[in-house]
Amino acid sequence: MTDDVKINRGLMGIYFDRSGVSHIDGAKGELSYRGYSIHDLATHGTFEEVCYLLLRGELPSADELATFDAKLKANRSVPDAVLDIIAACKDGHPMDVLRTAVSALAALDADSQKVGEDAFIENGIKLTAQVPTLIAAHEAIRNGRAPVQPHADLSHAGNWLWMLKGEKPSEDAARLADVDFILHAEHGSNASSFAARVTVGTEANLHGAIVTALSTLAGPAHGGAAEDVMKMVQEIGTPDNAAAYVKAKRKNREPVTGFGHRVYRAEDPRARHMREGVRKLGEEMGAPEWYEILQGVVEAMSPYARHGLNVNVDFYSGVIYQLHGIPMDLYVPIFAIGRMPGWVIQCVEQQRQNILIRPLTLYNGPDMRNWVPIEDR
Ligand SMILES: CC(=O)SCCNC(=O)CCNC(=O)[C@H](O)C(C)(C)COP(=O)(O)OP(=O)(O)OC[C@H]1O[C@@H](n2cnc3c(N)ncnc32)[C@H](O)[C@@H]1OP(=O)(O)O
Ligand SMILES: O=C([O-])CC(=O)C(=O)O
Repeated sequence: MTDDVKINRGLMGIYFDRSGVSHIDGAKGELSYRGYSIHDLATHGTFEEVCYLLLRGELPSADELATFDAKLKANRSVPDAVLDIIAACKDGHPMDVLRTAVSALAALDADSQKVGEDAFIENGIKLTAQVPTLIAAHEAIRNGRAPVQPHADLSHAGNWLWMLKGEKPSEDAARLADVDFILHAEHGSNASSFAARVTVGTEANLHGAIVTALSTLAGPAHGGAAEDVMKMVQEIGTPDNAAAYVKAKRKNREPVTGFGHRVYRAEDPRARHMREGVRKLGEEMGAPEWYEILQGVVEAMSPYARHGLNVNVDFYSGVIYQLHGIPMDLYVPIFAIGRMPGWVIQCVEQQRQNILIRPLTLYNGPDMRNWVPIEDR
């Protein structure tokens, strides 16, 4: 009856709104936040500066940065009641535990019910500060240790590693985590940010939208890919096996994880920085084979690059975490630490000119029919 209706499954290539936050040129493989190239931000910026840029629209002055940083630091702790909830579900996947903990924070913080731009920014800064604390607390609790208290002298990235490991990170390790967070901070209308905007479209609060975003990020087609890449690297085992692995995957028409992207047809520009991180860290730690396996996969996938199939941001990040001795199931939560400011500002943009996001599905079920009493079915 409606054969002429065009259906856009997956909303591919559909613009649903305008955004002034980040720009992706998929054909050229370029990404910028608020007009600044991701390469400049990853080379010269800090995560705190990038957060400010995303949330406020401009890079901060030294005073503005100091005030912003102090606010992040002041909000790092979480209520004991949330730690009790984390303890009660400590054996769950860290992403499920994180989502539950953010939900609990909403229920325990009356301010979470506030909506509007100022409330979203305030609650967004608070949650950005608290998310690393929740993840590190879970990691401590599930290993029978007391959570490490946040360290007021350390940066967002440095404090995250401090809470995770219980020791001060080296400058290099803290900087690598900082760059990782910058690269993951924002990416337009990706699935998790879009899902968060759908939640805000109903005039729900920010904590609820972040819970939605966390649920959506967790899947292997989105943030979960880094964990799968590490599993793939372990399965491949040695660089010599990479080509045979890719051949078998392609033969079975199965995706090679860490490759492909809805928007990029050229290489994901974020991958460059992660690739360099893996190479350098692998050499420093006497474990260059991880990098060689990854490059073996890239080489075997190179015939498909001309069809737009290239590595994405998740391809290299897992190995960096592995080299730092971070458990695999923490890779997606680490992505969430970086993505917090992106989710927050997408929610702010959505509520500024709010509109319910409610597309249509074209009905293709049975024609109208009569009710049949249960004894006649
Ligand atoms: C942070 C992030 O979210 S980045 C993405 C992380 N996810 C991954 O790395 C998982 C692996 N990649 C994928 O599953 C996909 O590339 C996605 C989900 C990221 C994007 O999917 P879509 O935009 O829907 O692309 P789609 O799945 O239609 O693929 C288009 C073509 O490329 C192929 N393709 C896409 N990704 C891959 C891959 N990783 N390996 C092999 N082939 C692939 C598809 O088979 C399809 O080929 P066909 O036209 O011959 O059928
Ligand atoms: O944009 C996307 O579809 C996925 C992605 O790379 C991200 O969220 O960083």
